[in-house]
Formats: sequence, C-alpha cells, structure tokens
Amino acid sequence: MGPPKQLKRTFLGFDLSTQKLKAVLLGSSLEVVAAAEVKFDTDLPEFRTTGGANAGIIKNEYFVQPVMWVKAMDIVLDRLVMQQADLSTVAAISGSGQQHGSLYWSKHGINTLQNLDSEKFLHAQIDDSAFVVNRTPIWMDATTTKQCLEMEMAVGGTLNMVELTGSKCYERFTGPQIRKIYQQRCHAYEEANRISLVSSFISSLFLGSVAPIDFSDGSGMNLLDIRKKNWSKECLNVCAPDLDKRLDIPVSPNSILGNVSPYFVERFSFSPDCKVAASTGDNPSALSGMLVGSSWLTISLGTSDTLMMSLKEPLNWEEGHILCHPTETEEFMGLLCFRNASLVREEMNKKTTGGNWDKFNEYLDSTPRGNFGNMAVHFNDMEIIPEGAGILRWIKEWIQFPGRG
Ligand SMILES: Nc1ncnc2c1ncn2[C@@H]1O[C@H](COP(=O)(O)OP(=O)(O)O)[C@@H](O)[C@H]1O
Ligand SMILES: O=C(CO)[C@@H](O)[C@H](O)COP(=O)(O)O
Repeated sequence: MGPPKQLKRTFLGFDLSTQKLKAVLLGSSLEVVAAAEVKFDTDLPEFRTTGGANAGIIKNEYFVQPVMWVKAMDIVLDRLVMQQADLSTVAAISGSGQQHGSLYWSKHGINTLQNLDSEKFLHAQIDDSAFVVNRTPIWMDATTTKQCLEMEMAVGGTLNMVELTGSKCYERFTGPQIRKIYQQRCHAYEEANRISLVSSFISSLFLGSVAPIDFSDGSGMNLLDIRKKNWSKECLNVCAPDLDKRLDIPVSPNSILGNVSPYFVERFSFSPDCKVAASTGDNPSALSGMLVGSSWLTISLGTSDTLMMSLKEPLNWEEGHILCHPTETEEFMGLLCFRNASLVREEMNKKTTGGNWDKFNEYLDSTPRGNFGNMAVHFNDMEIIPEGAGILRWIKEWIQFPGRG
C-alpha cells in the first residue's frame, strides 16, 4: 500500500525544445511516474516543420507558428492522462524552453489566457489571434545581422555589449530579433502587449496570465544586465521603444509565480493549490539538472550541441555566452552553442543506415577512435562558433605532423 493520496506529491516538468515537447511526472524521490512527448514533425504535420522549425524564404530565416506549441501542450497532457497519470497529485509545475525564441501576445490573447474555458482545447482558444506575430523567430534564425550591428554600435561597441549582457550581439538572441520585428513590422510590435520567451510561455499557459521572464533565460537576449539581474535600460532603449512594459520585471528562476489556473483544475483535475514555478532555458535547466560541481564541464548533445560550465564571476568572452546561473543565483554560467548537431548526425544516419541508430552506433564502434586519422567537419548550416559553413575533410595522408616529414 502506497502513501495516502493526499501525501503523494508529484512534480510535473516540461521541455519545449526544438523538435518536441516532452513532459515528465516525477515522484518525490525523483522517480519517473509518467512521461509523454509530442514530436512536431510527425505528430503535428499540419505545421509542416522539418526538425521542429519552418525555414523561411530568406536565407537563414527560421520560425515556428506558436499555435503548434499550444496544440502540442493539449496533446502531451492528454497523453499523460491516457497513461493514468494522476495529475491531482502534482505539487508544482515548471518547464525548460529552447532559448531565445519569442512570442508576441495580443491584448485579446492575454484576455483569452485569463479566461480559458475548460470545456475546450487550449489551441481552440489560444489560436493565431492570441499572437500578433504568427511566424515567430526561434534560435535557429540568423537574419538579424543589421540589428546586431546597430545595437552594438549604440551601446559603444562589442566589448560594452559583452560587459553588460554577457554576450556580443548574436543574430538568434531575442533583443536583435525584437528590434527586427519593431523595424519591419512596426504595427505588430505596437500591438504586442507582452513578449514571452519560450520558457516563460510554458509558465504562462499554466498560470493563466503572462509569466515574467527569469533572469537566467533572460540573459540570452542581449537585453539583461547580468550583474544587476535586471533589464539594461541602455540595451532596451537601443532595441525598441517601450520594451520594459512588454517584458515586465525579470524574476529569479527559483520563483513561485502563483497557483495553476482554474482551466487545468477543471479539465485535468490539478489541485487548486498546485504551484507554477518560473521556467527557464533548456541549457540552464540542463546544467542544473546535471548536479555537477563547479569544476565540471557539461555537454548536451541535442538539436544544438552545447557546452556549459558554472562560473563564480562573469568573464568577458569574445565568443560564447555568460548567463546568470539558474540555481546558484549569485553565480554565472558559461555556454557555447553549436548548431550543426543532431540534425547533421540524423542526416548522416539516414544516408548510411536508413535511420537506424543501433546500426549507426555499430558502425561507429567498428572503427577505432580517431578513425585512423580520417576526419570530417560537417557545417551544413552557417555555424555559430566558428562562423563558417561547408564540409571539411582530412584524410590521414594529408595530415603533416611536425618532424614526421
Ligand atoms: N541513438 C541516438 N544517437 C544519436 N542521436 C540520436 C539518437 N537518438 C536520437 N537522436 C537524436 O537526438 C535528437 C533529439 O535530441 P533532444 O535532446 O530531444 O533534442 P533537443 O536538444 O531539441 O531537446 C534528434 O535529432 C534525434 O535524431
Ligand atoms: O541557441 C541555443 C543556446 O544558446 C540552443 O541551445 C537552443 O536553446 C535550442 O535548444 P535545443 O532544442 O537544441 O535543446
């Protein structure tokens, strides 16, 4: 006999990453009680994504229709219920989101979020009209070179931007993306009452109101003063007008934002006392989830590959990012991100084995590490670090070692 129902406490986490939405229900000893996922390409083919994103007509343009994420939330919750997951035991909900992507709420969208009808699906209510930008940029987008130059110049150069925000201006970062929308779709920007990151969007759905952005994921915007853990007025001013109102005050990633909205109580039997915690970026989440000491380096192999480390003090890196640490909130984290990652591996796997990872791993295991000196770098898309694209191959005979002729 297990503990009485009122003592059973579970914790529900979401990961809204590039290719899928995953949900995991954990017990109080962190055991997995239930898990479900929704793959955008195959479960929601009507959105026509490839690797979870839509490519635009402009080179390096990538976007997503936010309603796809809303629909994915409907489906993933239903999949948990179909596994008999008892959502009335959930004590708290939180999430991790692909970094840098942004959502632009219309006034109508905010109103709908606050008055959801539990008889209807989320996506039947939070539809296209909830957002003023229906092709919303995600981290893969790199079309904001002009805005990056403008923002850096306006704060006195690249080094000043690094010193303030922890990163030079990167095309995928939210600040340059917001500036592009302000410049190219001024009307939409004016109509955007609030702007969410993908992470704060997850909390918003459960809270029933637009959740604040946490300062760890907020560090991936080129807008946050990472030392003060607040928006940099200088950066906001050079990005777009009246941006502070649209972003609200950033909060600690540890914050409890409120109770779950009545929609989830009525539709999925969540307890009205269930708490909604701030969500954060997927990389800050990955670093904190690894529970490693400060001298460890964490590597995450996913749609993007990332390298993460804890830092006591922020450093002024020419490349890469310093973010506010998600759990040691007085500290910082270093992040390097590489975009030619799982999608490149996937393509190679399809070519060589027809998409069978076991076979692919067998092939890898059948050659020694270093592959006899035959190596290749596949930058199918313009890489972030180093900035470059193309395929480079090294064949053993071509590599000249000093002293070996
Ligand atoms: N056995 C495997 N070996 C290498 N890559 C894999 C394997 N299984 C899945 N993948 C790849 O991992 C990627 C998904 O990783 P995931 O961590 O869920 O992504 P994300 O970073 O978007 O959260 C997919 O591109 C998939 O093809
Ligand atoms: O741009 C970055 C980090 O700066 C990416 O790592 C995104 O956060 C996407 O995450 P995945 O979907 O690859 O996990």
